[in-house]
Amino acid sequence: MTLRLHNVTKKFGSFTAVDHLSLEIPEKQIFGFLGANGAGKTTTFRMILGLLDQTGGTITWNDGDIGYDQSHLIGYLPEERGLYPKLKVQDQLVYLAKLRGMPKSASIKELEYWLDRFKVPDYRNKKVEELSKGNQQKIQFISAVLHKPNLLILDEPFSGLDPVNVEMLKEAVVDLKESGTSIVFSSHRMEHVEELCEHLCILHHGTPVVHGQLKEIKRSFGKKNIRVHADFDTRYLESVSGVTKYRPLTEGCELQIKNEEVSQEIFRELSGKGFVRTFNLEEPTLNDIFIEKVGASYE
Ligand SMILES: Nc1ncnc2c1ncn2[C@@H]1O[C@H](COP(=O)(O)OP(=O)(O)OP(=O)(O)O)[C@@H](O)[C@H]1O
Repeated sequence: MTLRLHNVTKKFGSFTAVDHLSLEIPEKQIFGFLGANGAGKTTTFRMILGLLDQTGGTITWNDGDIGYDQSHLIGYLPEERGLYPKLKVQDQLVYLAKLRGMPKSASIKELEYWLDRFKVPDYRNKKVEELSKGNQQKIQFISAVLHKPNLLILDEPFSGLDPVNVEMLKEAVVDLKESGTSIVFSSHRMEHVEELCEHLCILHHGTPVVHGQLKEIKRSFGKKNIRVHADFDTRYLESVSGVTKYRPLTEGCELQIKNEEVSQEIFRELSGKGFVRTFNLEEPTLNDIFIEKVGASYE
């Protein structure tokens, strides 16, 4: 069930929010959707879900149309959380699952599983407004997955959660993938994307500037990082040809180099100068790639 976007464009008046976006989102994987504020991520999600019509281009799922009619196969965690504050958790989640074709007894069983898993079994009969923001988010996540969708779209699923809940949600996302769910999520946190996604896309002004397999993206980026832990001042490395960035550390430094060959020169420069505790040649981080392609950092 591959999700395909072909030349998808969305205009709001004369403003182009998404510009000829072509993407292939492989099934049963976790796909990361990155981009600065306003890059077009939520707009793209809304078009996939059929909540917005695209101005041009096609969106297909398993070579057929996708949208409102498939809502029983799709789960969506919207960026602006949308539960009814006055309703009890069980009442509204069971109702929403029913709208997506799930019988009441099955959805109650599933809800119990998720509330236990998220360590909030006693929230079943609480009104949403009685819960903290982070816990409301867990309930909203449950609402997106309760009906066991094949495709799960998560808009900023980890924002506003404490580290324990982030871990809990990440584990749930990985387990869902392993049980065959295709997942697309947007995030401003590069480390979450690096950890979870095999494929990703970085959007910039509605256009993909990076798209593909994470491993391949890193490999083809060329630039690499070196981390040196040494007992002497390493600042002189800043002026070695091929060093594109230098960052001092408490004992040593971090360098960005133009390509892997430069590492040999750095190694030569270090030898004989003193005691080098560690010398690590590392892949670029997603943050390095994002900064280069989009010209800004989240952090
Ligand atoms: N209904 C609308 N009418 C007019 N402009 C809109 C509308 N919805 C979105 N936009 C504009 O489209 C652009 C893309 O917005 P979108 O919400 O898709 O970005 P995003 O990547 O999800 O951003 P964020 O990371 O801040 O959530 C923005 O410039 C936004 O102002």
